[in-house]
Amino acid sequence: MHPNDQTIFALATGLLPSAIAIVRLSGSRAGEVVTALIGELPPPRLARRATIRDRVGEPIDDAVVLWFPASASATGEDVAEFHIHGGRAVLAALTAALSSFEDVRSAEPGEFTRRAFENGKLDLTEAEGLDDLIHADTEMQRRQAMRQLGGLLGDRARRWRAQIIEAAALIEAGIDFSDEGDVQGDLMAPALRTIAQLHAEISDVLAQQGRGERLRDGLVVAIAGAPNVGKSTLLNRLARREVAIVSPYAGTTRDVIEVHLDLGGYPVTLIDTAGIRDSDDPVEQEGIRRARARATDADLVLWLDDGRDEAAALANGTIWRIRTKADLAGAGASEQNARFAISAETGEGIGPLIAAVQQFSAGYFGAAEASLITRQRHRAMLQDAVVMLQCSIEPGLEPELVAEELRLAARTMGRLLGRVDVEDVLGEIFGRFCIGK
Ligand SMILES: Nc1nc2c(c(=O)[nH]1)N(C=O)[C@@H](CNc1ccc(C(=O)N[C@@H](CCC(=O)O)C(=O)O)cc1)CN2
Ligand SMILES: Nc1nc2c(ncn2[C@@H]2O[C@H](COP(=O)(O)OP(=O)(O)OP(=O)(O)O)[C@@H](O)[C@H]2O)c(=O)[nH]1
Repeated sequence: MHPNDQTIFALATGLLPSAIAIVRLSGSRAGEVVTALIGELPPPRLARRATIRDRVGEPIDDAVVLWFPASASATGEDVAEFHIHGGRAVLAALTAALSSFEDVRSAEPGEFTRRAFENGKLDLTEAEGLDDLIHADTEMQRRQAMRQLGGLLGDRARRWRAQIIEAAALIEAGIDFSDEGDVQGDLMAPALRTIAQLHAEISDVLAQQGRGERLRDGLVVAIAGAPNVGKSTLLNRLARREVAIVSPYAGTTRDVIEVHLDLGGYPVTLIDTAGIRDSDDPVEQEGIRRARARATDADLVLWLDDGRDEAAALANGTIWRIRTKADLAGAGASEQNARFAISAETGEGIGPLIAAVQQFSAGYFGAAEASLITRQRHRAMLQDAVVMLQCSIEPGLEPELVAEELRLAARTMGRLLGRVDVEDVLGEIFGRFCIGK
C-alpha cells in the first residue's frame, strides 16, 4: 500500500509524563483498529470510556475514545482519538499495539495537516496559519494566526483568482467572436477594468510594509554600548521584571545573548551585545562581527552610556540613548542627550523604559492588525501576480497575450492557495510541523 494510503498515528499532545495524552489515528483502517482495541466502534463524535486491550486481551489502559467517521473529521479521513493516561509505558504499549496492524504506521511531522489539506479541509494559507497558531507565543501572534487560519488571506486569494479567471474567459470569448464586429471590444473593456482594479487592490495589500511577517519573528531590540556600562545587568533586570520571558537562550556564540519577551502581547527579541569589544581571538572576532550585524539590523537600539561615552552608536534603526548607573554621582555632558536615565542596580527608570519599548512595538505592529501577508512566500506570490496583471493591461496588447498573462496570474494565485504545482513548497511547509499535527 502507498504510504499516503496507510493509516497513520501519532501522539498529538506534549511531553510525557502528563495527566492525559492524546493519540490520533487517521486513515481507512482506523475503524477496524478501534474495534479490535476496544471491542466496539463508539457512536460518532461522542466521548466513550473504554478499556484498551492488546492483541491477547491484556488491558493497556482505561481510556476515553473518540470516533470521527470520514469525511466529518479534522483530516477528512476516518479518525479516532485515544485519550490515554500520559505515562511513557502506556504510550509505548499503545504504540506497539497500533503498529501491529498491517498498513498502520506512525505519522511524519505535519502529516495529519497535510492530509487535511489534500482532502480540501484547509488551503495552504490556512495550514500555515495553523502552524503559526501552534507556535504563537504572544497574544498578537495568536490573533494573527487565527485570522490566517480563518481564511483572511485564503478567501481573498480565492476571490482574486475567480475574478482573474472570469476576466480571462471574457477576453477569450472576445477572441472567438473577433470576426463579429464590436463584440470583442465590448467584452474586453470591462475585463480590463476589473483587472486594473484587482491590480490596485493587490498592490495595496503589498504596500503593507511587511509588519505581518515581522509579527511572526518579533521586533529586534539590541542593547549596545561601551564595555562595562551595564548592558548585561539591564538585560537581566528586564528579563526579571514586568515582562514575561518566552524563551531565554544563549545565541550561537557566547557573545550574543537573546531573550524572547512578551511585551503586552507583542513579541520582542532582546539581544545583549555585551561581546562588542576588540579582540585578537578569531572565534571571538566572529562573535563580535555577528553581534555588530544584529545590532545594526535591530529595529531599536538601546544605547547605554554611563556618562563617559562620547561616540555615536552603530545602527540603521531607531536609537535611544540611555544614561545608566543613574544612582552614581557625576553625570557628564552626555546626560542632556539621554532619553532615559536608569539604574539597573536600584531599578530606577526601568518601568518607564519597559513602557516605552512596549509603546514602540505597539506602534510598529499596529499596522499588522490589517495585514493579510504573514510570510515571505505570500509576498513573493502576490508580487508575481501583480507583475502579470500589470503586463496584461499594457495598452495595445494582443487579446491572446492578455488572456495568457491572466492565466499565469490565476495560476500564481492557485500556488498561493496550494492548488497547483507546489510539491516542493508542501514538503517545506509541512515538514516543519510538529509530529501529531
Ligand atoms: N481532541 C481534539 N481537540 C482538538 C482537535 C482535534 O483534532 N482533537 N483539533 C485538531 O485539529 C483542533 C480543533 N479542530 C478541529 C477541526 C475540525 C474537526 C472536524 O471534525 N471537522 C469536520 C466536522 C466539522 C463539524 O461538524 O464542525 C469537518 O471539517 O468536516 C475537528 C476538530 C483543536 N482541538
Ligand atoms: N552602581 C551601579 N552599577 C551598575 C549598574 N548597572 C551595572 N552596574 C555595574 O557595572 C558593572 C558592569 O555591568 P555589566 O552589566 O556587566 O556591563 P556590560 O555593559 O554588560 O559589560 P561588558 O560585558 O563588559 O560589555 C558591574 O559591576 C555591574 O554591577 C547600575 O545601575 N548602578
